[in-house]
Amino acid sequence: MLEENYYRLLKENFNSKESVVTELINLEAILHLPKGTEHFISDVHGEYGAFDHVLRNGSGSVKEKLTECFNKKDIDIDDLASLIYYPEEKIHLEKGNKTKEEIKSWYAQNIRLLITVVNHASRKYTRSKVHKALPARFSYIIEELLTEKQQETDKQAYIQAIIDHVIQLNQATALISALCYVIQRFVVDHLHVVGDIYDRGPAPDLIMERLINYHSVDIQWGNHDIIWLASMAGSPLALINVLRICARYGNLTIIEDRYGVNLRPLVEYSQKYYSVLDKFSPKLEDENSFTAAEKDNLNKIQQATAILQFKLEGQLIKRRPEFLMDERTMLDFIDYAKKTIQLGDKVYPLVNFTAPTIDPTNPCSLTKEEQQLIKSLLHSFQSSEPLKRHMDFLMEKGSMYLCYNGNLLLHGCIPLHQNGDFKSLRIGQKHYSGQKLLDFFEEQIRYSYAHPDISNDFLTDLLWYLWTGECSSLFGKKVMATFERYYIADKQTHHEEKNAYYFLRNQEEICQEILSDFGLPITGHIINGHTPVKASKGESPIKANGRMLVIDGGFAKSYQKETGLAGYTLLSNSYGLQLVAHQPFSSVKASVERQNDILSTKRLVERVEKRTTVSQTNVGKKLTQEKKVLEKLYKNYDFY
Ligand SMILES: O=P(O)(O)OC[C@H]1O[C@](O)(COP(=O)(O)O)[C@@H](O)[C@@H]1O
Ligand SMILES: [Mn+2]
Repeated sequence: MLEENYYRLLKENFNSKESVVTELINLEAILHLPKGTEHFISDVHGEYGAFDHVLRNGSGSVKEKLTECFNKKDIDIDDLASLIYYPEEKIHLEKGNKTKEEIKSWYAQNIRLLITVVNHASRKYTRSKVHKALPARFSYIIEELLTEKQQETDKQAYIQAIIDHVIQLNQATALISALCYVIQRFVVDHLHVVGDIYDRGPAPDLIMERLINYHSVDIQWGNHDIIWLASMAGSPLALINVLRICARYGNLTIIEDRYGVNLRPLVEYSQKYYSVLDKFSPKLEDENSFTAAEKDNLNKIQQATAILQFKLEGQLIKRRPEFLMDERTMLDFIDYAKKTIQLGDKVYPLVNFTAPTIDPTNPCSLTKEEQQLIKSLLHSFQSSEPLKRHMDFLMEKGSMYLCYNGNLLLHGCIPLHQNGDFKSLRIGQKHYSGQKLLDFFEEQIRYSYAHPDISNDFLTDLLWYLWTGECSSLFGKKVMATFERYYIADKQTHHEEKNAYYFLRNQEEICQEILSDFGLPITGHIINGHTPVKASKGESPIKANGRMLVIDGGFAKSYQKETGLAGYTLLSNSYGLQLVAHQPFSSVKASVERQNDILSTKRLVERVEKRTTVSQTNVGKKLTQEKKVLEKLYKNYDFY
């Protein structure tokens, strides 16, 4: 009965048997097309300019299409590429350098070239998909131009007439831009962002906007994304961490101006209790863009939030013994008279440690003023409408991990023991490890996010655990040594021991065991972000005989010294997998004027013997199901 109703409803969408046949043919056609290109990017860390550039050039996919279409001797590929990446800026530049007549012929010539590229880049798609991707304003013209073969001489005049007309009507620049964006759209079919959109860089909000407007995307949450989500879900401790990191990197404007959170009370509180210390100088991409007063302000806020963080951590750790973090209630181990701290059996002097609001008899307690402050900050953060929109999107498109086309995508790690066994987290009477651990985390995140008014329940605390807990798949280290790095001179205490996963992941069998645990074929790949690949020290992003690919995009400017590169992205198309190494991005201006692409070198990871078709993909499996349903509808059409 239920099934009958389902088919009856379905029939309403297909008002004749012929329309069912048409759809079946359409689906069959799609299944036989080559699989679309997937683009993997990770650890973008607020670097909008570089991220946007990599989306515009498709990690080199646009240039690849150009070299397939044209002979390098006839066409200046770099010049055409820079037009496709930044049409408005490039057109503006050309207009400034050319006479009226010259610019007209430049328009005509480039419209023709771009049409050739659109034709080539859309070969993998059905006509209906191409149609849907075209901007409504120009879809008719572009379709006319696409269907006509430019080479056929009798059609030449017709095409020329269309192009001339477009130029006469002053529509050339708009059409050129539209064509360029269509090319960008076609070279990549789907984007995966493997975590850490937020923190360190200046514009995570612009990245979120770009993703919201992107045609097809999924996100695997990173540890830095989770503290923003946790803050929206009501965790004061996560919020204090977010604010501390923003102060450290000079990014409080994101919170204050762009997300409209009121930081006035925090500024006043920090001014009242703290004075400038060198250790807390903000790490800035551009020192000149801040006044001395602004830098001092950031300095004091970083100190204030650090102390608030350690107070709240102490409280949380004590109410959650199951997190096994007793060794991290740092403020309890301090001898306040001597200004020393005892960690294990060692005592260290404290440096840069000023904590005017700590009561040594109850060091983790907040003063009344602090309670009020945190309440108001959390309220303001949670009330930000643009921020809520971005966090909702992160929830909607995001997950702890993703199994996609035989690969496992995750930001951090699968916690392992030294011997390769899965490490488990015990909560109550239950143990969770491997895929079950990540599923458990995800379920709790969704529940907590849906209940933002509750601030100190287990689930909200668990969200913070994901930021820094030993068994968190997003973090993957034993401890986060923030306290030691700020206040203890002995560098040995700064070390953050990595989970065994990070050396075991070099072994193919380990990767295959993980893939199997997630129900994936052992021929799949694990695609990881989180740890910068130190290319300059000879580290390879391809590990475990190609089963493990580490694509930390390395966009964060402050980490580029360490990696010696901007980082890596990955492309998966119908021919196989390609890893792309990027040089640092300078500016849009340099890209347009000097055609400075981020130089990208590609490395083939794997090439398949036969081109992969849509039928072999996740999407293909769904379409095959749809086909079965429609076949049934067709057979019993008159009955329903
Ligand atoms: O470079 P900073 O700002 O001191 O941050 C260091 C902290 O960042 C972390 O590496 C986490 O951030 P990542 O996910 O980017 O690695 C911590 O383990 C470490 O304590
Ligand atoms: Mn990370």
